[in-house]
Amino acid sequence: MKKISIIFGSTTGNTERVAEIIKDNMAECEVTVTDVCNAKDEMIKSADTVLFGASTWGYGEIQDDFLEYYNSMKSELLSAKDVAVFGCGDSVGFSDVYCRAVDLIIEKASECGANVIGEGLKVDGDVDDNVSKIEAFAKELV
Ligand SMILES: Cc1cc2nc3c(=O)[nH]c(=O)nc-3n(C[C@H](O)[C@H](O)[C@H](O)COP(=O)(O)O)c2cc1C
Repeated sequence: MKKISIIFGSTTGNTERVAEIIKDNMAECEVTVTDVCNAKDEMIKSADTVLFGASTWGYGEIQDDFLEYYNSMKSELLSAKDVAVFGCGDSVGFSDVYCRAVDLIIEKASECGANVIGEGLKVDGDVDDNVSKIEAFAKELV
């Protein structure tokens, strides 16, 4: 059974909700969802595919909890690992830096030698309006 580890940073719960919807759409995989504050190296080591999720705050900045993790991301752990990235943002209020956290994490994971899958999932505004997009993202990864 394919092992998937989802690690998210979320301030108001939107990215957490996306993580749960992804999990619910990965039937026949062993999926764990972990707040980045509780992330352990073992969660990466033991997974076939790792999903990182973070919202964007400030002006194009990575969500606070995830930022700390981002700064510690290293190739020893991520080299050759299959990684996909998702996150929430607001394209109306922040068109120039919409979901920039997703782009930054993809860039960092690539620098660490990860095999980044796809362009990342950007969830705009209300999570409820994006459920089918989230489901499609999840199903493509299994
Ligand atoms: C003060 C503030 C700053 C924000 N900055 C950005 C931003 O730079 N880019 C973006 O795409 N969304 C931005 N957003 C929108 C949030 O990313 C969005 O509300 C998201 O759903 C929050 O997800 P979370 O609950 O998982 O933290 C901002 C929202 C607030 C309130």
